[in-house]
Amino acid sequence: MTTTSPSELSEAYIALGANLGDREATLMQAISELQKHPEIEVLRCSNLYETDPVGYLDQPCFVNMAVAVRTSLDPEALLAFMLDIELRLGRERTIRFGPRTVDLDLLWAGGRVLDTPLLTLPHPRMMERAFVLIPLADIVPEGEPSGLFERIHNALDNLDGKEGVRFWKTCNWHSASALSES
Ligand SMILES: Nc1ncnc2c1ncn2[C@@H]1O[C@H](COP(=O)(O)O)[C@@H](O)[C@H]1O
Ligand SMILES: Nc1nc2c(c(=O)[nH]1)N=C(COP(=O)(O)OP(=O)(O)O)CN2
Repeated sequence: MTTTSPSELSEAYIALGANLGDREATLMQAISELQKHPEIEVLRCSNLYETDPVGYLDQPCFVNMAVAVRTSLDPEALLAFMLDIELRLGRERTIRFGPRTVDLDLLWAGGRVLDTPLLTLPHPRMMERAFVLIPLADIVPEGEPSGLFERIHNALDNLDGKEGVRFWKTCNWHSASALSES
């Protein structure tokens, strides 16, 4: 059983990145695919940032962003759906940290801590990545009940690499999805 009762609906945060093909279109498509799931509601989208590659340098710049979702799926089922979206949008796994049409990482799910062969929560590298934290800071409200706001802002205070993350554009997902449905 992959669902929880309605009273256990929780907010989760997902990082998205793309550096092959039409990066913005693919990111908007990924968000639309999330929203199409009957147990996922996309609540907020960050701005889009163009970012220098980290980890494997010989590849194009990424566009990175983050979304907040409300879901009754458990984190494993949410991740499985995210990996399926990646596959449908042409993700191929060749080089570690290498180029991809789209990447979806589950960052945070109500402060839950998990370490299974398939899923680690919080995402183990999120607090050291400016390309994750800067978009995430756009959409995590002060007072977020599991303490994520303070964690992000403490990490950002001491983080290297922020100059490699440049505001690119605002997210037009709502207007883009309204247009594609009309
Ligand atoms: N928190 C996580 N978010 C995404 N993927 C995760 C997480 N914890 C473990 N994984 C596993 O990592 C790979 C996907 O790696 P990417 O290169 O980031 O796509 C997948 O096997 C997940 O089960
Ligand atoms: N600017 C930028 N650089 C990156 C990006 C990214 O989104 N933006 N993703 C990476 C992470 O790759 P991967 O998801 O394969 O690794 P992970 O399992 O550590 O998240 C590696 N480097």
